[in-house]
Amino acid sequence: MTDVAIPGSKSLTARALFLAACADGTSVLHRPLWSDDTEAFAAGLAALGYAVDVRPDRCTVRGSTSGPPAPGADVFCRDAGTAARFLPTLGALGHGVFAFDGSEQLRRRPLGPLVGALAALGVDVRAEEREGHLPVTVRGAGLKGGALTLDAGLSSQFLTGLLLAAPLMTEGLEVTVTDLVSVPYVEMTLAMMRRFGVQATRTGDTFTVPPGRYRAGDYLVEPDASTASYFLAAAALTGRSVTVPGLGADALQGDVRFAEVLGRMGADVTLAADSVTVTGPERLSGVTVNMRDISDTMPTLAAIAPFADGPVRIEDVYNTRVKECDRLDACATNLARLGVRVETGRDWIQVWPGTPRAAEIDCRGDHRIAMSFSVTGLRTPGLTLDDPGCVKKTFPEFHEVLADLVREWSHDS
Ligand SMILES: O=C(O)C1=C[C@@H](OP(=O)(O)O)[C@@H](O)[C@H](O)C1
Ligand SMILES: C=C(OP(=O)(O)O)C(=O)O
Repeated sequence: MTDVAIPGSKSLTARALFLAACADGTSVLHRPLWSDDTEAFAAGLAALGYAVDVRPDRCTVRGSTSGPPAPGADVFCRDAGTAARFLPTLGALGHGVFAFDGSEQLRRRPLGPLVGALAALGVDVRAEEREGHLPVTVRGAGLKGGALTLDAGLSSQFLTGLLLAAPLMTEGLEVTVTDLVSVPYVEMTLAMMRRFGVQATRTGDTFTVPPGRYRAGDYLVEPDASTASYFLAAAALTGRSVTVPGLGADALQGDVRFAEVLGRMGADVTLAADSVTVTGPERLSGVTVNMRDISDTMPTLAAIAPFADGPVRIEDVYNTRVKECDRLDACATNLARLGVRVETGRDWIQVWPGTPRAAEIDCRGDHRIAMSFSVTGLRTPGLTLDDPGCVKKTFPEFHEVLADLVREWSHDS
Protein backbone atom coordinates (compact mmCIF):
# COMPACT_ATOMS: atom_id res chain seq x y z
CA MET A 1 0.00 0.00 0.00
CA THR A 2 1.49 3.39 -0.98
CA ASP A 3 0.67 6.55 0.94
CA VAL A 4 0.82 9.94 -0.69
CA ALA A 5 1.06 13.13 1.38
CA ILE A 6 -1.25 15.75 -0.08
CA PRO A 7 -0.80 19.42 0.92
CA GLY A 8 -3.56 21.35 2.71
CA SER A 9 -6.85 22.34 1.14
CA LYS A 10 -6.88 25.60 -0.78
CA SER A 11 -10.51 26.27 0.12
CA LEU A 12 -10.08 25.52 3.83
CA THR A 13 -6.90 27.59 3.99
CA ALA A 14 -8.58 30.61 2.37
CA ARG A 15 -11.60 30.37 4.69
CA ALA A 16 -9.46 29.85 7.79
CA LEU A 17 -7.35 32.90 6.87
CA PHE A 18 -10.49 35.00 6.40
CA LEU A 19 -12.14 33.80 9.62
CA ALA A 20 -8.93 34.27 11.61
CA ALA A 21 -8.70 37.83 10.25
CA CYS A 22 -12.22 38.57 11.50
CA ALA A 23 -11.85 36.81 14.87
CA ASP A 24 -11.45 38.21 18.31
CA GLY A 25 -7.77 37.43 19.06
CA THR A 26 -4.93 35.50 17.44
CA SER A 27 -5.45 32.26 15.52
CA VAL A 28 -2.95 29.65 14.37
CA LEU A 29 -3.58 27.63 11.20
CA HIS A 30 -1.72 24.32 11.09
CA ARG A 31 -0.59 22.70 7.82
CA PRO A 32 -2.16 25.34 5.57
CA LEU A 33 -1.59 25.16 1.82
CA TRP A 34 1.15 27.42 0.52
CA SER A 35 0.74 27.84 -3.21
CA ASP A 36 0.16 30.81 -5.50
CA ASP A 37 -3.55 31.11 -4.59
CA THR A 38 -3.19 31.00 -0.82
CA GLU A 39 -0.04 33.15 -0.86
CA ALA A 40 -2.10 35.72 -2.77
CA PHE A 41 -4.83 35.41 -0.14
CA ALA A 42 -2.43 35.88 2.79
CA ALA A 43 -0.68 38.78 1.02
CA GLY A 44 -4.11 40.34 0.41
CA LEU A 45 -4.89 40.19 4.13
CA ALA A 46 -1.49 41.72 4.91
CA ALA A 47 -2.20 44.55 2.44
CA LEU A 48 -5.51 45.11 4.25
CA GLY A 49 -3.49 45.68 7.41
CA TYR A 50 -3.88 42.36 9.23
CA ALA A 51 -0.83 40.91 11.01
CA VAL A 52 -0.17 37.63 9.15
CA ASP A 53 2.90 35.53 9.94
CA VAL A 54 3.47 32.86 7.28
CA ARG A 55 5.63 29.83 8.15
CA PRO A 56 5.97 26.61 6.11
CA ASP A 57 3.75 24.52 8.40
CA ARG A 58 1.65 27.14 10.12
CA CYS A 59 0.28 30.64 9.89
CA THR A 60 -0.55 33.07 12.68
CA VAL A 61 -3.17 35.77 12.11
CA ARG A 62 -4.20 38.55 14.48
CA GLY A 63 -7.87 39.33 13.94
CA SER A 64 -9.82 42.57 13.91
CA THR A 65 -13.54 42.48 14.66
CA SER A 66 -14.14 45.83 12.99
CA GLY A 67 -12.84 45.17 9.48
CA PRO A 68 -9.42 45.76 7.91
CA PRO A 69 -6.97 47.75 10.06
CA ALA A 70 -5.56 49.57 7.00
CA PRO A 71 -7.19 52.88 6.00
CA GLY A 72 -7.05 51.77 2.35
CA ALA A 73 -5.18 49.23 0.21
CA ASP A 74 -4.35 47.88 -3.23
CA VAL A 75 -4.97 44.13 -3.24
CA PHE A 76 -3.64 42.00 -6.11
CA CYS A 77 -5.45 38.66 -6.21
CA ARG A 78 -3.17 37.04 -8.87
CA ASP A 79 -5.18 34.08 -10.33
CA ALA A 80 -7.17 33.32 -7.17
CA GLY A 81 -10.96 33.23 -7.48
CA THR A 82 -11.20 32.82 -3.71
CA ALA A 83 -9.28 36.06 -3.08
CA ALA A 84 -11.29 37.98 -5.69
CA ARG A 85 -14.66 36.76 -4.38
CA PHE A 86 -13.96 36.83 -0.62
CA LEU A 87 -11.67 39.80 0.07
CA PRO A 88 -13.84 42.65 -1.37
CA THR A 89 -16.41 42.01 1.37
CA LEU A 90 -13.67 42.77 3.91
CA GLY A 91 -13.02 46.06 2.11
CA ALA A 92 -16.72 46.88 2.47
CA LEU A 93 -16.49 46.31 6.24
CA GLY A 94 -13.56 48.73 6.48
CA HIS A 95 -13.14 52.47 6.26
CA GLY A 96 -11.21 53.74 3.27
CA VAL A 97 -10.60 53.04 -0.40
CA PHE A 98 -9.81 49.39 -1.18
CA ALA A 99 -8.82 48.48 -4.74
CA PHE A 100 -8.88 44.87 -5.97
CA ASP A 101 -7.28 43.58 -9.16
CA GLY A 102 -5.91 40.31 -10.53
CA SER A 103 -4.17 38.64 -13.46
CA GLU A 104 -5.58 38.81 -16.99
CA GLN A 105 -6.99 35.30 -16.39
CA LEU A 106 -8.81 36.41 -13.23
CA ARG A 107 -10.04 39.63 -14.85
CA ARG A 108 -11.90 37.48 -17.39
CA ARG A 109 -13.82 35.61 -14.66
CA PRO A 110 -17.24 36.79 -13.42
CA LEU A 111 -17.60 39.00 -10.36
CA GLY A 112 -20.91 40.74 -11.18
CA PRO A 113 -23.19 39.05 -8.62
CA LEU A 114 -20.85 39.98 -5.76
CA VAL A 115 -20.52 43.57 -6.96
CA GLY A 116 -24.33 43.74 -7.29
CA ALA A 117 -24.84 42.27 -3.82
CA LEU A 118 -22.47 44.76 -2.19
CA ALA A 119 -24.19 47.63 -4.04
CA ALA A 120 -27.58 46.32 -2.83
CA LEU A 121 -26.20 46.50 0.73
CA GLY A 122 -25.41 50.18 0.17
CA VAL A 123 -21.69 49.83 -0.52
CA ASP A 124 -20.00 52.27 -2.88
CA VAL A 125 -18.44 49.67 -5.22
CA ARG A 126 -17.30 50.23 -8.79
CA ALA A 127 -16.00 48.02 -11.58
CA GLU A 128 -13.27 50.20 -13.06
CA GLU A 129 -13.02 48.77 -16.57
CA ARG A 130 -15.67 46.19 -17.43
CA GLU A 131 -19.03 45.73 -15.71
CA GLY A 132 -18.94 42.69 -13.40
CA HIS A 133 -15.17 42.13 -13.59
CA LEU A 134 -11.95 43.11 -11.84
CA PRO A 135 -10.52 45.68 -11.27
CA VAL A 136 -13.02 46.79 -8.63
CA THR A 137 -12.82 49.61 -6.09
CA VAL A 138 -14.71 49.45 -2.79
CA ARG A 139 -15.14 52.61 -0.72
CA GLY A 140 -15.70 51.04 2.68
CA ALA A 141 -17.80 52.73 5.34
CA GLY A 142 -18.80 49.77 7.54
CA LEU A 143 -21.66 47.43 6.63
CA LYS A 144 -25.14 47.39 8.10
CA GLY A 145 -26.22 44.18 6.33
CA GLY A 146 -29.85 43.24 5.70
CA ALA A 147 -31.64 41.06 3.15
CA LEU A 148 -30.80 40.48 -0.49
CA THR A 149 -31.12 37.99 -3.34
CA LEU A 150 -28.08 36.55 -5.11
CA ASP A 151 -27.49 34.55 -8.26
CA ALA A 152 -24.77 32.04 -7.35
CA GLY A 153 -25.33 29.93 -10.47
CA LEU A 154 -21.89 30.74 -11.92
CA SER A 155 -19.98 30.54 -8.64
CA SER A 156 -20.77 29.69 -5.03
CA GLN A 157 -17.82 31.89 -4.04
CA PHE A 158 -20.04 35.01 -4.25
CA LEU A 159 -22.22 33.53 -1.51
CA THR A 160 -19.27 32.38 0.59
CA GLY A 161 -17.68 35.85 0.45
CA LEU A 162 -20.89 37.40 1.79
CA LEU A 163 -21.55 34.74 4.44
CA LEU A 164 -18.02 34.87 5.88
CA ALA A 165 -18.25 38.65 6.38
CA ALA A 166 -21.88 38.63 7.58
CA PRO A 167 -21.36 38.37 11.38
CA LEU A 168 -19.41 41.63 11.26
CA MET A 169 -22.36 43.46 9.67
CA THR A 170 -24.30 45.33 12.37
CA GLU A 171 -27.63 43.70 11.44
CA GLY A 172 -26.28 40.41 10.10
CA LEU A 173 -27.38 39.10 6.71
CA GLU A 174 -30.16 37.17 5.02
CA VAL A 175 -29.28 35.96 1.51
CA THR A 176 -31.74 34.17 -0.75
CA VAL A 177 -30.13 32.43 -3.72
CA THR A 178 -31.94 32.23 -7.05
CA ASP A 179 -29.44 29.63 -8.27
CA LEU A 180 -26.47 27.90 -6.63
CA VAL A 181 -23.62 25.67 -7.81
CA SER A 182 -20.89 23.88 -5.85
CA VAL A 183 -23.14 23.42 -2.79
CA PRO A 184 -20.53 21.45 -0.76
CA TYR A 185 -18.32 24.55 -0.73
CA VAL A 186 -21.13 26.51 0.93
CA GLU A 187 -21.61 23.71 3.45
CA MET A 188 -17.87 23.94 4.10
CA THR A 189 -18.25 27.70 4.69
CA LEU A 190 -21.08 27.18 7.19
CA ALA A 191 -19.16 24.42 9.00
CA MET A 192 -16.07 26.59 9.34
CA MET A 193 -18.08 29.59 10.54
CA ARG A 194 -19.48 27.27 13.24
CA ARG A 195 -15.95 26.13 14.08
CA PHE A 196 -15.05 29.81 14.65
CA GLY A 197 -18.12 30.28 16.87
CA VAL A 198 -20.89 31.64 14.60
CA GLN A 199 -24.04 29.68 13.84
CA ALA A 200 -25.49 30.48 10.40
CA THR A 201 -28.61 28.67 9.20
CA ARG A 202 -30.02 27.57 5.88
CA THR A 203 -33.77 27.24 5.26
CA GLY A 204 -34.49 26.26 1.67
CA ASP A 205 -32.77 28.85 -0.50
CA THR A 206 -32.26 31.35 2.30
CA PHE A 207 -29.11 31.67 4.41
CA THR A 208 -29.34 33.65 7.65
CA VAL A 209 -26.36 34.91 9.65
CA PRO A 210 -26.86 36.81 12.91
CA PRO A 211 -24.42 39.56 13.90
CA GLY A 212 -21.77 38.09 16.18
CA ARG A 213 -18.11 37.50 16.94
CA TYR A 214 -15.77 34.88 15.58
CA ARG A 215 -13.62 33.20 18.25
CA ALA A 216 -9.91 32.91 17.48
CA GLY A 217 -8.31 29.50 17.90
CA ASP A 218 -6.18 26.75 16.40
CA TYR A 219 -7.23 25.22 13.11
CA LEU A 220 -5.79 22.12 11.40
CA VAL A 221 -6.26 22.19 7.60
CA GLU A 222 -7.24 18.90 5.89
CA PRO A 223 -5.33 17.72 2.81
CA ASP A 224 -6.81 19.08 -0.43
CA ALA A 225 -9.42 16.73 -1.88
CA SER A 226 -9.29 18.17 -5.42
CA THR A 227 -5.52 17.67 -5.46
CA ALA A 228 -5.99 14.14 -4.13
CA SER A 229 -8.19 13.35 -7.15
CA TYR A 230 -5.13 13.18 -9.47
CA PHE A 231 -3.42 10.56 -7.33
CA LEU A 232 -6.58 8.52 -6.85
CA ALA A 233 -7.21 8.68 -10.60
CA ALA A 234 -3.60 7.65 -11.25
CA ALA A 235 -4.09 4.49 -9.17
CA ALA A 236 -7.44 3.76 -10.84
CA LEU A 237 -5.87 4.16 -14.28
CA THR A 238 -2.77 2.05 -13.70
CA GLY A 239 -4.29 -0.75 -11.62
CA ARG A 240 -2.20 0.34 -8.61
CA SER A 241 -3.13 1.22 -5.06
CA VAL A 242 -2.80 4.52 -3.22
CA THR A 243 -3.86 5.84 0.19
CA VAL A 244 -4.33 9.50 1.08
CA PRO A 245 -4.05 9.83 4.87
CA GLY A 246 -5.91 12.65 6.62
CA LEU A 247 -8.73 12.80 4.09
CA GLY A 248 -11.79 10.56 4.34
CA ALA A 249 -15.51 10.33 4.91
CA ASP A 250 -15.35 12.97 7.68
CA ALA A 251 -13.77 15.57 5.38
CA LEU A 252 -15.37 18.99 4.98
CA GLN A 253 -14.57 18.93 1.25
CA GLY A 254 -17.16 17.63 -1.21
CA ASP A 255 -14.46 16.67 -3.71
CA VAL A 256 -13.60 13.65 -1.58
CA ARG A 257 -16.65 12.12 -3.31
CA PHE A 258 -14.59 11.81 -6.49
CA ALA A 259 -13.41 8.52 -4.99
CA GLU A 260 -16.99 7.25 -5.22
CA VAL A 261 -17.03 8.03 -8.95
CA LEU A 262 -13.92 5.87 -9.34
CA GLY A 263 -15.76 3.20 -7.33
CA ARG A 264 -18.64 3.31 -9.83
CA MET A 265 -16.06 2.77 -12.58
CA GLY A 266 -14.87 -0.43 -10.95
CA ALA A 267 -12.06 0.74 -8.67
CA ASP A 268 -11.90 -0.70 -5.18
CA VAL A 269 -12.49 2.26 -2.85
CA THR A 270 -12.20 2.35 0.94
CA LEU A 271 -13.42 5.59 2.42
CA ALA A 272 -12.49 5.42 6.13
CA ALA A 273 -13.17 8.30 8.52
CA ASP A 274 -9.77 9.88 7.90
CA SER A 275 -8.22 8.18 4.91
CA VAL A 276 -9.14 7.10 1.42
CA THR A 277 -7.65 4.20 -0.50
CA VAL A 278 -8.20 3.45 -4.18
CA THR A 279 -7.04 0.33 -6.00
CA GLY A 280 -7.44 0.31 -9.75
CA PRO A 281 -9.35 -2.44 -11.56
CA GLU A 282 -8.07 -4.34 -14.59
CA ARG A 283 -10.20 -2.08 -16.79
CA LEU A 284 -12.31 0.95 -15.84
CA SER A 285 -15.99 0.97 -16.80
CA GLY A 286 -17.85 3.78 -18.53
CA VAL A 287 -20.10 5.95 -16.37
CA THR A 288 -22.58 8.84 -16.52
CA VAL A 289 -22.13 11.25 -13.65
CA ASN A 290 -23.56 14.59 -12.55
CA MET A 291 -20.61 16.67 -11.30
CA ARG A 292 -22.41 19.92 -10.38
CA ASP A 293 -21.29 19.51 -6.75
CA ILE A 294 -17.70 18.44 -7.50
CA SER A 295 -16.89 20.18 -10.78
CA ASP A 296 -13.19 20.82 -10.01
CA THR A 297 -12.75 17.08 -10.57
CA MET A 298 -14.43 17.12 -14.00
CA PRO A 299 -11.07 17.44 -15.85
CA THR A 300 -9.61 14.60 -13.74
CA LEU A 301 -12.36 12.26 -14.90
CA ALA A 302 -12.33 13.50 -18.51
CA ALA A 303 -8.58 12.88 -18.67
CA ILE A 304 -8.82 9.20 -17.69
CA ALA A 305 -12.10 8.62 -19.57
CA PRO A 306 -10.59 7.27 -22.84
CA PHE A 307 -9.28 4.25 -20.93
CA ALA A 308 -12.75 3.13 -19.81
CA ASP A 309 -14.47 0.30 -21.64
CA GLY A 310 -17.51 2.44 -22.48
CA PRO A 311 -18.43 6.11 -22.86
CA VAL A 312 -17.91 8.49 -19.93
CA ARG A 313 -20.48 11.28 -19.78
CA ILE A 314 -20.15 14.19 -17.32
CA GLU A 315 -23.22 16.39 -16.86
CA ASP A 316 -24.32 19.68 -15.29
CA VAL A 317 -20.92 21.40 -15.26
CA TYR A 318 -21.64 24.63 -17.16
CA ASN A 319 -19.72 26.76 -14.67
CA THR A 320 -16.47 24.96 -15.49
CA ARG A 321 -16.52 27.21 -18.58
CA VAL A 322 -15.79 30.25 -16.36
CA LYS A 323 -12.93 28.87 -14.27
CA GLU A 324 -9.22 29.40 -15.00
CA CYS A 325 -10.16 28.62 -18.61
CA ASP A 326 -13.19 27.17 -20.39
CA ARG A 327 -12.54 23.69 -19.00
CA LEU A 328 -15.14 21.84 -21.08
CA ASP A 329 -13.55 23.25 -24.21
CA ALA A 330 -9.99 22.67 -22.94
CA CYS A 331 -10.73 19.02 -22.10
CA ALA A 332 -12.45 18.41 -25.43
CA THR A 333 -9.75 20.12 -27.50
CA ASN A 334 -6.92 18.28 -25.75
CA LEU A 335 -8.65 14.88 -25.94
CA ALA A 336 -9.21 15.48 -29.66
CA ARG A 337 -5.48 16.30 -30.02
CA LEU A 338 -4.77 12.93 -28.44
CA GLY A 339 -6.96 11.33 -31.11
CA VAL A 340 -9.85 10.54 -28.77
CA ARG A 341 -13.49 10.87 -29.82
CA VAL A 342 -15.21 13.52 -27.68
CA GLU A 343 -18.32 15.67 -27.80
CA THR A 344 -19.48 18.59 -25.65
CA GLY A 345 -22.69 20.53 -25.15
CA ARG A 346 -23.45 23.65 -23.14
CA ASP A 347 -22.93 21.88 -19.80
CA TRP A 348 -21.69 18.36 -20.58
CA ILE A 349 -18.89 16.36 -22.10
CA GLN A 350 -18.86 12.80 -23.40
CA VAL A 351 -15.68 10.83 -24.06
CA TRP A 352 -15.50 7.53 -25.94
CA PRO A 353 -12.98 4.74 -25.39
CA GLY A 354 -9.74 5.18 -27.31
CA THR A 355 -5.98 4.91 -27.23
CA PRO A 356 -4.51 8.37 -26.74
CA ARG A 357 -1.50 9.08 -28.97
CA ALA A 358 1.45 11.38 -28.22
CA ALA A 359 0.66 15.10 -28.33
CA GLU A 360 1.37 18.34 -26.49
CA ILE A 361 -1.38 19.41 -24.09
CA ASP A 362 -2.50 23.04 -24.30
CA CYS A 363 -2.81 23.79 -20.57
CA ARG A 364 -4.27 27.30 -21.07
CA GLY A 365 -2.53 28.35 -17.86
CA ASP A 366 -4.92 26.10 -15.91
CA HIS A 367 -3.40 23.98 -13.14
CA ARG A 368 -6.22 21.43 -13.31
CA ILE A 369 -5.77 20.83 -17.05
CA ALA A 370 -2.03 20.33 -16.45
CA MET A 371 -2.52 17.96 -13.49
CA SER A 372 -5.36 15.98 -15.11
CA PHE A 373 -3.55 15.32 -18.36
CA SER A 374 -0.37 14.43 -16.47
CA VAL A 375 -2.41 11.45 -15.25
CA THR A 376 -3.38 10.62 -18.87
CA GLY A 377 0.37 10.74 -19.54
CA LEU A 378 0.94 7.76 -17.25
CA ARG A 379 -0.51 5.61 -20.04
CA THR A 380 0.32 7.82 -23.03
CA PRO A 381 4.00 7.74 -24.00
CA GLY A 382 5.10 11.06 -25.53
CA LEU A 383 2.39 13.21 -23.92
CA THR A 384 3.86 16.61 -22.93
CA LEU A 385 2.47 19.81 -21.38
CA ASP A 386 3.05 23.26 -22.89
CA ASP A 387 3.07 24.87 -19.43
CA PRO A 388 3.89 22.40 -16.63
CA GLY A 389 4.63 25.27 -14.21
CA CYS A 390 1.00 26.43 -14.07
CA VAL A 391 0.40 23.82 -11.34
CA LYS A 392 1.84 26.40 -8.93
CA LYS A 393 -1.68 27.80 -8.45
CA THR A 394 -2.52 24.99 -6.03
CA PHE A 395 0.36 22.47 -5.94
CA PRO A 396 3.84 23.69 -6.95
CA GLU A 397 5.41 20.26 -6.22
CA PHE A 398 2.80 18.28 -8.18
CA HIS A 399 5.10 16.84 -10.87
CA GLU A 400 7.73 15.69 -8.36
CA VAL A 401 5.15 14.06 -6.09
CA LEU A 402 3.50 12.22 -9.00
CA ALA A 403 6.91 11.04 -10.28
CA ASP A 404 7.80 9.80 -6.76
CA LEU A 405 4.55 7.84 -6.56
CA VAL A 406 5.14 6.19 -9.93
CA ARG A 407 8.71 5.34 -8.86
CA GLU A 408 7.40 3.74 -5.66
CA TRP A 409 4.88 1.71 -7.63
CA SER A 410 7.61 0.46 -9.96
CA HIS A 411 9.74 -0.60 -6.97
CA ASP A 412 6.76 -2.51 -5.53
CA SER A 413 6.31 -4.63 -8.65
O1 LIG B 1 -15.23 28.29 -2.39
C1 LIG B 1 -14.23 27.71 -2.82
O2 LIG B 1 -13.19 27.58 -2.14
C2 LIG B 1 -14.28 27.12 -4.18
C3 LIG B 1 -15.49 26.95 -4.80
C4 LIG B 1 -15.60 26.35 -6.15
O3 LIG B 1 -15.85 27.39 -7.07
P1 LIG B 1 -17.31 27.71 -7.71
O4 LIG B 1 -18.25 27.97 -6.61
O5 LIG B 1 -17.01 28.90 -8.55
O6 LIG B 1 -17.70 26.51 -8.53
C5 LIG B 1 -14.34 25.63 -6.58
O7 LIG B 1 -14.37 25.40 -7.96
C6 LIG B 1 -13.10 26.44 -6.26
O8 LIG B 1 -11.93 25.76 -6.65
C7 LIG B 1 -13.00 26.72 -4.79
C1 LIG C 1 -11.73 27.07 -9.89
C2 LIG C 1 -10.63 27.00 -9.15
O1 LIG C 1 -10.07 27.99 -8.44
P1 LIG C 1 -10.59 29.42 -7.95
O2 LIG C 1 -12.01 29.61 -8.39
O3 LIG C 1 -10.46 29.39 -6.46
O4 LIG C 1 -9.65 30.39 -8.59
C3 LIG C 1 -9.88 25.73 -9.05
O5 LIG C 1 -8.97 25.64 -8.21
O6 LIG C 1 -10.18 24.78 -9.79
